[in-house]
Amino acid sequence: MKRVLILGSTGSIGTQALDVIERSPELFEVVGLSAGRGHEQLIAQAERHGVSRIAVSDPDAAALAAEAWTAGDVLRGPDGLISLVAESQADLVLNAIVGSAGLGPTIVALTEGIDVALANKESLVVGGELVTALAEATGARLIPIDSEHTAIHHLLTGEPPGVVEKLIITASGGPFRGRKLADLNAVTVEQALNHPTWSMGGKITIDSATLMNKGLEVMEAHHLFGTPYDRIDVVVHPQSIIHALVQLCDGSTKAHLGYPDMRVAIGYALHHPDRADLPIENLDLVKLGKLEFEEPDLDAFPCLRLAREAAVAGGTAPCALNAANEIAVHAFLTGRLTFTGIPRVIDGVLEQLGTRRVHSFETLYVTDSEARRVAAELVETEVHA
Ligand SMILES: NC(=O)C1=CN([C@@H]2O[C@H](COP(=O)(O)OP(=O)(O)OC[C@H]3O[C@@H](n4cnc5c(N)ncnc54)[C@H](OP(=O)(O)O)[C@@H]3O)[C@@H](O)[C@H]2O)C=CC1
Ligand SMILES: CC(=O)[C@@H](O)[C@H](O)COP(=O)(O)O
Ligand SMILES: [Mn+2]
Repeated sequence: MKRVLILGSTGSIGTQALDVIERSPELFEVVGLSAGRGHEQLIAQAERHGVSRIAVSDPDAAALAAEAWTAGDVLRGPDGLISLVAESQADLVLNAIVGSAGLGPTIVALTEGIDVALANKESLVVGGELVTALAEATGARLIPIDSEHTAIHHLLTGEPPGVVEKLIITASGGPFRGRKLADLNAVTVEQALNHPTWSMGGKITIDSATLMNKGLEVMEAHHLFGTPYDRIDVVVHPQSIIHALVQLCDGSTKAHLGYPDMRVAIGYALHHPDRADLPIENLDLVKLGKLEFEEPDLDAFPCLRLAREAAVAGGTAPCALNAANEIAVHAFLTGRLTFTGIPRVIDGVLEQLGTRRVHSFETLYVTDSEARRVAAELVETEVHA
């Protein structure tokens, strides 16, 4: 039995992970679950999966959970989440928390030598060098749960080192593909949340609409596969059938295909190195007919350019970019910032903070809070402009 701890179990990836696990009860034991605020759903999950330890990060929600649920332990706040990981004795931590709040749990799991199935791409964007060095030092594995990175993981398995010429990550282009920057100012939250091919949580859906998601994924690929930035391309592919391609030194190109369903990536990470048996439709190429590809439009979607610039600048710049993005996306989702205000806020934060060397995780926590403060000020400026 694999002992699995699921962080962010109430979200889009977390609930699908529980669905995948439930299909193979003989293979998995769920040893803990966590949520940000959704304590009622979390308690229902704990009861269904026979879990006796849960963590709730929001202190008020945690207090409500402790009152409502006496059948097990409720660990409270961000420190409770850390204890849940550190004391879990899990074989695998599946991190499906959204945002840089996921970095701490990733660090603790790797420090304990526990393998991490990583949906929380922000862990690698913010702390890529330190996180991968930690995994190397303790021997814990990082198994991606992101459709493109799962695809690359598949494609590179069995390939010797040094043979990759290019990684190519596909992007759906989001709901505003084909529009110009001037047409994007007045788009609504509802329109931005209407992703053409995937059903996901709110934050990543907005990142897909701005193309920031691809910027974060370029960094994620760089850290996971050790590929330099000038060898990672992004191609818009509106059908989301090809998730990624790798080009090798002998002229061959390998692609990974499948209908857009995250249970494939989740099943791969949970069952690795074995295979999950999932009720997912086989691809029908004739029914699909044709697949399309185009260049990303970096004028209409400057977030991808900003992310690449921060990636190449290195140091604290990706951490600042990520924090600014989280603040700006939250402001957009709550109706306080326009869609085109998102890249302006991020650009302003990067201008003000520049980049510094990362000495330790502490540097990242300081940068994260500085960038959040500056981003919040810039959102206010946008609101009053
Ligand atoms: N959804 C998808 O298909 C994909 C997602 N990813 C990545 O996976 C991660 C999760 O995405 P997704 O499932 O869509 O997100 P959701 O918003 O659906 O779920 C996020 C989860 O994190 C919890 N959470 C939120 N804030 C905090 C916090 N501050 N501290 C602790 N827990 C918190 C939420 O709890 P609650 O809601 O109870 O507050 C919820 O359980 C993201 O990094 C995303 O980029 C990657 C590829 C695809
Ligand atoms: C499902 C998944 O992996 C997402 O990260 C997906 O890539 C989002 O779609 P976009 O290609 O529009 O960013
Ligand atoms: Mn992805």
